[in-house]
Amino acid sequence: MSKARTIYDKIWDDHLVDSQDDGTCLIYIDRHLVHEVTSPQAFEGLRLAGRTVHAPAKTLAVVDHNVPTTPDRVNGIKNEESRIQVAALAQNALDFGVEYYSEKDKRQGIVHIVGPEQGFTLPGMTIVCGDSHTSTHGAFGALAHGIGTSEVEHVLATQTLIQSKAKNMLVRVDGKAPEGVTAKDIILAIIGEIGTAGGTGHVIEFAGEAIRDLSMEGRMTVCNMTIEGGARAGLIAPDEKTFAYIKERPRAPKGEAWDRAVEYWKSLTTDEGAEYDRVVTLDAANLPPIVSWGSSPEDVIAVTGEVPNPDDIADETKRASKWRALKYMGLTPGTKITDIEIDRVFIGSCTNGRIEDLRAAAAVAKGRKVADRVNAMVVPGSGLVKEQAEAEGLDKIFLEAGFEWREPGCSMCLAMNDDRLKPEERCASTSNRNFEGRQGYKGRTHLVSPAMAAAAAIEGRFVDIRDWK
Ligand SMILES: CC(C)[C@H](C(=O)O)[C@@H](O)C(=O)O
Ligand code: SF4
Repeated sequence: MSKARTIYDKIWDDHLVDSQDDGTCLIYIDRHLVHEVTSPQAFEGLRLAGRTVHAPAKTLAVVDHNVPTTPDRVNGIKNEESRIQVAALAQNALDFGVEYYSEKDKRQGIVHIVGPEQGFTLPGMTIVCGDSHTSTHGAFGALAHGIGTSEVEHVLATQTLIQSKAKNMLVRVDGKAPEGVTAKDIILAIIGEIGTAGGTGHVIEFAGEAIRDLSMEGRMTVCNMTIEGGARAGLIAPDEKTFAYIKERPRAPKGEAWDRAVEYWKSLTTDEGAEYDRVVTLDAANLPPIVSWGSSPEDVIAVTGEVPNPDDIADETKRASKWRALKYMGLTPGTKITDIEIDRVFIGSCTNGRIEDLRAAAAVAKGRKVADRVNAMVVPGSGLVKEQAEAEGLDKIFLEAGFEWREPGCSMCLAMNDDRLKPEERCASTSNRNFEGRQGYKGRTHLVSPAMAAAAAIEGRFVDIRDWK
């Protein structure tokens, strides 16, 4: 009998083109997503070598990081650097015959939101993008990872990637998440538990009742942040929810091809008895809403907690680094999280910029007002998310409450455009990274769920969404 395999093993085996004795392997890549930041040199490399894109139909390009989020962007991008980068992708896509969504196309958005939306992302596929949060697509039971620019060129030219096989790790979240505890809280809790290096060298499979219970949007949130836990990729076995999400998407298989695809996708589960190199379990029932307090996604605490005291850390290097984080964040140990006042709120990003996230934030914002001290913005993850939200009247709810309602893009997740924090401004953000300067020079980021961010906008400080109003 053949060895019991994990879902990662299965997808890997199905894509293996060549394997060397030293572990160097060549795998076939089914889908390649391209954005403006990590692709210019890759296309230039092809041009210089006189090469073409091997499989243009398996490649999709979209602008997201640099595009302004104000409506006047359709009249031209003012910032020169951004304009050049966006124009370069448009030209490269045209020259190499790759489909491209510009800032004027309503299908445009953050690359990791666009792929699933279009049915470009499908279970069992290998998916790459020159972007670390490619792990998002693992929510569909795809093997999806971020690659560097030289690898982008390699994939464009050959539709293959040199890789070594990672180890298998299982993160099982048992039980039911309480009301107010979301996918974002689950993944922040996991990273808090394993640390930012916890998944190094592994592909994480997320399983357990709390993961099964999540919508596809929630599963994407979880897989999105796998990379912050150091893992190569994260994935979740596809199920009926996955198939329902994909069905009728523009690029999803149709008719008989659909039936055959679903048949195959159903085989993408971990076999009984398959072994993992590492297993971590969490109980969802015990999880609170979570707020990050430091400058790493592992610096997390329950909203009911206090800013921790780094002096309690035994390891000297770690202690020093957490003191530095607190200094950067302008916080003192023992401060109650709910006493921390905020200046800005950012609802968006590939972590939490999907329709369900906007619904959750709007449910909190409805009939309320953003606190005077706060400037809050909502940036839909894609033009289609924006359109859906507007059809549901969510834009009106946000605008009436005093939130800004923007055009889709990465926006203040990484501050490559005008959306950025001023020095020492404090932000409740639904994004995934809180590194120093991530949202603007000297800006202070607290990672939270969409509902928690919206509630913080109303109150001007963090509140426990579970017992709020
Ligand atoms: C710009 C890009 C290369 C980068 C990434 O790889 O993740 C960005 O998307 C980010 O979130 O920091
Ligand atoms: S939204 Fe943020 S994390 Fe996602 S791709 Fe854009 S910059 Fe990276």
